[in-house]
This record gives sequence, structure tokens and C-alpha cells, in this order.
Amino acid sequence: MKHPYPIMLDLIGTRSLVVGGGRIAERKVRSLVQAGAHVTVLSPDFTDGLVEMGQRSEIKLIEERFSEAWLREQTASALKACRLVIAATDSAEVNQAVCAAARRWGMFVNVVDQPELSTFILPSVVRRGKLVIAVSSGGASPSFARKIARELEQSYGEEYELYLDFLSEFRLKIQAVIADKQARQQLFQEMLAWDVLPRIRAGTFADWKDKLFRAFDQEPAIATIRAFGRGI
Ligand SMILES: C[C@@]1(CC(=O)O)C2=NC(=C\c3[nH]c(c(CCC(=O)O)c3CC(=O)O)Cc3[nH]c(c(CC(=O)O)c3CCC(=O)O)/C=C3\N/C(=C\2)[C@@H](CCC(=O)O)[C@]3(C)CC(=O)O)/[C@H]1CCC(=O)O
Ligand SMILES: NC(=O)c1ccc[n+]([C@@H]2O[C@H](COP(=O)([O-])OP(=O)(O)OC[C@H]3O[C@@H](n4cnc5c(N)ncnc54)[C@H](O)[C@@H]3O)[C@@H](O)[C@H]2O)c1
Repeated sequence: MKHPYPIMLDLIGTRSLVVGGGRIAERKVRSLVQAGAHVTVLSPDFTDGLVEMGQRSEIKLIEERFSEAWLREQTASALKACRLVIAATDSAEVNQAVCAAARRWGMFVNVVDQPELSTFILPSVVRRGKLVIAVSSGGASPSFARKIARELEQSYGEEYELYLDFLSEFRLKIQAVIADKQARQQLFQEMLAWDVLPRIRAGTFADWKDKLFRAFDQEPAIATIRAFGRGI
């Protein structure tokens, strides 16, 4: 992959197929389910984790081997409904066959043991609510991508979830009321320098936010917000 193109996909309600039921398949399935995808797993056996997810109806398990014969039995509409396919068996040949079929159907495909065949690969991810930090080494060293993500996890703690919610909520409020686009954009930059994170950490954020929103509702002007943000 010379120039991977990073995107944030909305998979809610879409279908994905994972072929293979081992440890690696389970890791990929968990991230798909977390993203809201409907996942079908095709394999003659499954990890305990996958079995439990199947029992909780979080995923659909098909206890069969992938083969050309299995593929022929599937209806075109069922296959076409699949957005992503992950070939996660321990057989390079089977993974290649899954990849060829997925490409034939125009699906995006990830091959866990042959990155060069993949049309997408998975990054190491840190999630803090709306904040998603994805790190990829482009397949050079997945362990290194993971190491950087763990380091970022230390720098961007749990408080960032609330922080992003605040930035998002207040940004929408400002967009709805302040017509001057340039002034708005300047304010969005300035807001990043306010002492919001220390307030979240100190437990004084909710009170401060209430006051800010009340001040803004009473006098919806840039100057009010600026003065408040700077603690004047
Ligand atoms: C990030 C993460 C996401 C995820 O899987 O969700 C991910 N691998 C993770 C972990 C990990 N993978 C491996 C080890 C063992 C140590 C090592 O080899 O380093 C560890 C470490 C561990 O498990 O701790 C082995 C490995 N991985 C691949 C191969 C095949 C090959 O290279 O040929 C082999 C050799 C198999 C063998 O030879 O036995 C291939 C891929 N792995 C990728 C992603 C894609 C590139 C990502 C990138 O570079 O940006 C890519 C190309 C395709 C893909 O899978 O999408 C996840 C960390 C999640 C987290 O944050 O915890
Ligand atoms: N991409 C990554 O992040 C990564 C990390 C480590 C290892 N790997 C590679 O991933 C592969 C899988 O590793 P694992 O630890 O999950 O292996 P595993 O042996 O635990 O699981 C393999 C699964 O594939 C199933 N399978 C075999 N043939 C099949 C077929 N025809 N149809 C459907 N399912 C079939 C097996 O029944 C089993 O459930 C290995 O090749 C490994 O080298 C990838």
C-alpha cells in the first residue's frame, strides 16, 4: 500500500463478512461490532468469545468452511449487501480465495496474513468518545503502531470524552447564533486555549459550563464568550 487513504467510515447497519473463527478473527469482529456493523462469521469453529457474541445475537455465526461451492450457494443480493470482508483464516490459500471473491463483488477486503492483497488495513485505535486516534505503520510494524497508540492513550485520558462533547455542543450553539463566519472560526481556535481540561480534571467543569451557557444565552455575542473563556 503506497498511499493509504485514511477515512472514518460509518458502518452502522451495514453488513460485513469475516471468514475464520480464531483469535485474529475475533479481534476484527469486535471492532466491527463496536462500529455498529452487522457481522457474519463463517468458520468451521469459533473462539469462546465469538460463541458468546453469537449467543447474545451480537453477530451471526455460520458453522461452515469457505469454499467456491459455498460461494455459489449464496444469493447475489446477500453478497452484494456486504460492505467489508475480512479473510482471517490460518490458510493463505483460503484467504486468497476469499480475497479474489470479494474483489469480484467489488467489496473492500482485508487479508490478515497478506497485506499486499488487502484493499484496507486496520490501524491501532484510541477512542475517547468522539475523539478517535488511529495509528498505522502501513503494515511495516503493527507492534509499533500499537506502541504509539498506547503512548497516546496516556497523553489523551478519559477526560477528553467530556471535552470533545463540550467543544461539539458549544460549537453548534455558536454556529446557530453567530452569523460572522470568520469571527466564529477565530473563536473556535481561541476556545482551545481555555482552561477546560483542568476544570474537568478538578471536577469544577459542570458548574463552569452552566455559567458559560447561561451567559451566552443571555447575551449571545462573541465578546461575552471571549471574556468568559479568558476568565475575565
Ligand atoms: C493495529 C492492529 C489492528 C487490528 O488488528 O485490529 C493490526 N495488528 C495488530 C496487532 C498485531 N499484529 C501482529 C502482531 C504480532 C507482532 C508483530 O508481528 O508485530 C500484533 C501485536 C499484538 O497482537 O499485540 C502480527 C501481524 N499483523 C499483520 C501480519 C501479516 C503480515 O505482516 O504479513 C502479522 C504477522 C503474522 C505472523 O507472521 O504470524 C498484518 C496487519 N496487522 C494490522 C493491524 C495491519 C497493519 C497495521 C499497521 O501496520 O498499521 C495488517 C497489515 C493487516 C490487518 O490486520 O489489518 C493490531 C493492534 C491492535 C491494538 O491496538 O491492540
Ligand atoms: N493481521 C493481524 O493482525 C494478524 C496478527 C497475528 C496473526 N495474523 C495471522 O492471522 C491468521 C489467523 O490467525 P489466528 O491466530 O486467528 O489463527 P487460528 O488458527 O486461531 O484461527 C484460524 C481460523 O480459521 C478457520 N478456518 C480455516 N479454514 C477455513 C475455511 N476454509 N473457511 C473458514 N474458516 C476457516 C479455522 O477453523 C480457525 O477458526 C494467521 O495466518 C496469522 O499468521 C494476523
